Amino acid sequence: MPLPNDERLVALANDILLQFDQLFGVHPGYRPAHAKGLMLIGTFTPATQARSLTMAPHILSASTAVTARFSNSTGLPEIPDSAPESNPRGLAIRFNLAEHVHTDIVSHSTNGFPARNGEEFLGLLRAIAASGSEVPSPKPIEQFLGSHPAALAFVQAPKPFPSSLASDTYFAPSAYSFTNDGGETRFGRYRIVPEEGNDYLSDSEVIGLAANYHYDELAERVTIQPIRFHIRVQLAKPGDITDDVTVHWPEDRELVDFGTIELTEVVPDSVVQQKHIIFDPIPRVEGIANSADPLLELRAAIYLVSGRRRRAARVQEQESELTAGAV
Ligand code: HEM
Repeated sequence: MPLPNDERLVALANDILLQFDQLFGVHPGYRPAHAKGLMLIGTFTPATQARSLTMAPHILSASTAVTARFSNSTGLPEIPDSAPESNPRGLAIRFNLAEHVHTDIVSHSTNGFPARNGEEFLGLLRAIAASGSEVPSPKPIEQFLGSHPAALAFVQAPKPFPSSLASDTYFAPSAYSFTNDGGETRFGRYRIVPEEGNDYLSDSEVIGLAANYHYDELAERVTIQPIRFHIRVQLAKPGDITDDVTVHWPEDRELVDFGTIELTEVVPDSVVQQKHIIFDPIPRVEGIANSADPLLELRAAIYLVSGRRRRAARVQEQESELTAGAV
């Protein structure tokens, strides 16, 4: 994926990355957001119904290999799974269409997002950074949330701890436009629903969790049976807002079955592979395209800049390993 020519966008992407570095510290080789994670591989099988929605290649193929990365929020690679800041959890899915050809879905476990564009998100991060325990009320973050109702709603939305990362629902709040082979276009939002249903822990169960509970559980679970999620697309009706992640559509909107992912094993060198892979919120395939949501181009730029930084750190790490080996 290319870095956009829009200098203003790239500058904003860099400002946001700096702000993440300030909030969580720099951890070379790790993501500045969703740093802790685990990658699994498996297969995607499209639903027949999905052909009415899109002519995307993974819908036309009988099955497609997938790579999925589960993650905790924050840029802290060692964040304990019981920390409230580890929610919402992330799930990024890559559909491997051919060698070096792929398309991704990037989702998280809260429906929505606190900011509708990058400037607003940067304002939120700056307000958090300026609101240390020594700062008197009203702190910048209190002022920000007081003047941004959508951010307040996101912060206050329940973010329960799943009993397993395989038993939570994940949402991609940006809308995309889906076009079928008859040239019909509809806007929709992905949601990724666990086959076995949602299941959450009580507060007392969370207190006793081991630091790596969710990832150990996932790794153990997948050796016993495949992990299945159903991908659905919530369809917009005419008049629904399709360029603003902070606006929810009514829950009675139709859900179309897109397909099923079946994850069968942890990537053997998951730690290294996570450093290499760069997910892209822009679909870049026939049959699925961006909406006018301003977050999409920005996130694509940030994930790329950040991913290049992570890969460079990995190269340095390898060089140090070689040097140490030669001594
Ligand atoms: C202004 C908006 C946003 C900004 C600035 C932002 C920033 C970031 C950054 C810097 C990363 C690390 C990228 C990397 O190095 O790979 C990241 C990853 C991630 N973000 Fe966002 N994000 C935004 C919106 C969202 C939204 C709306 C979602 C919800 C779906 C989301 C979910 C994720 C997930 C799941 C990851 C981890 C992806 C992976 O496993 O590689 N982000 N985000």
